[in-house]
Amino acid sequence: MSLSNIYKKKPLVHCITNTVAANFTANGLLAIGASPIMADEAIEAEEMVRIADALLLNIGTLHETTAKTMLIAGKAANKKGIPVVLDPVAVGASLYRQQIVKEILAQIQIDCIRCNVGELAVIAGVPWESRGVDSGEGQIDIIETAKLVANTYNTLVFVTGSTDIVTNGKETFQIQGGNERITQVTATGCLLSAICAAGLAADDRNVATLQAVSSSYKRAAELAGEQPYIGSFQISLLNALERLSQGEKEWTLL
Ligand SMILES: Nc1ncnc2c1ncn2[C@@H]1O[C@H](COP(=O)(O)OP(=O)(O)OP(=O)(O)O)[C@@H](O)[C@H]1O
Ligand SMILES: Cc1ncsc1CCO
Repeated sequence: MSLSNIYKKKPLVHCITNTVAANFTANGLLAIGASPIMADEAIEAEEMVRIADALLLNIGTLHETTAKTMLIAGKAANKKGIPVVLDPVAVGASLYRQQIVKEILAQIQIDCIRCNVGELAVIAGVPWESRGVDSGEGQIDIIETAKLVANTYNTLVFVTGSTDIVTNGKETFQIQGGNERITQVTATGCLLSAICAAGLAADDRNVATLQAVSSSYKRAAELAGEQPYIGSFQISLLNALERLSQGEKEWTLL
């Protein structure tokens, strides 16, 4: 699996995502050759799933209405058999988010939970000092906790950080590299979750696909380079994703 597989297959990703990430996610999916559709209205959810190759559920700016749409779309996606990715953004920030994530995990078979370590801790029910959309503070054995969550919900788990961890509960891979600058640009994790959905639609629905997505995204962050300002880093990241997807091997300064 590589980003060029997504570029060839052009999966349509139905994104129910947050208002911060929507535009960047749409551009990022286009950069890798996937097709985005942002749609969070319950009335049209089943029709959207009917045309989609993958579904993304991202709770970053959760509303009662989007929560309802997520449950309808998630069930329709399970019925159709397309991959569903959950990004539990800031799940530790409110009891409401925790309740909705619980409902999603109880009612929908999720193929991949893509989260940071703080979100992982909350889903696993282990103590953690949450800090909004950032990871926050705490000490957990990330690999064991990710495996526990994977086995509990029969899902793949992808935990991001300076080292990414992907697991199916049995096999686990650690992916290093990237560029710390990426953490200063908002919604880069949200875009990554959408790319996971595209990857799982374009290729095998397994941990090796997530390992490839992780290393490609970290490589794109490296190739985006040391930009002086975050605006240029964000654009460079999109450019790097497009060039990687097209299988470019030679790099000039972006
Ligand atoms: N310290 C770091 N050094 C290098 N890369 C990092 C570091 N922390 C995270 N990353 C990378 O940043 C990308 C996004 O992961 P991150 O953990 O920031 O997601 P997130 O918290 O869900 O992001 P967001 O909420 O902004 O969408 C991943 O590719 C991850 O590998
Ligand atoms: C800043 C922010 N707030 C809610 S979602 C989001 C995007 C990064 O997760």
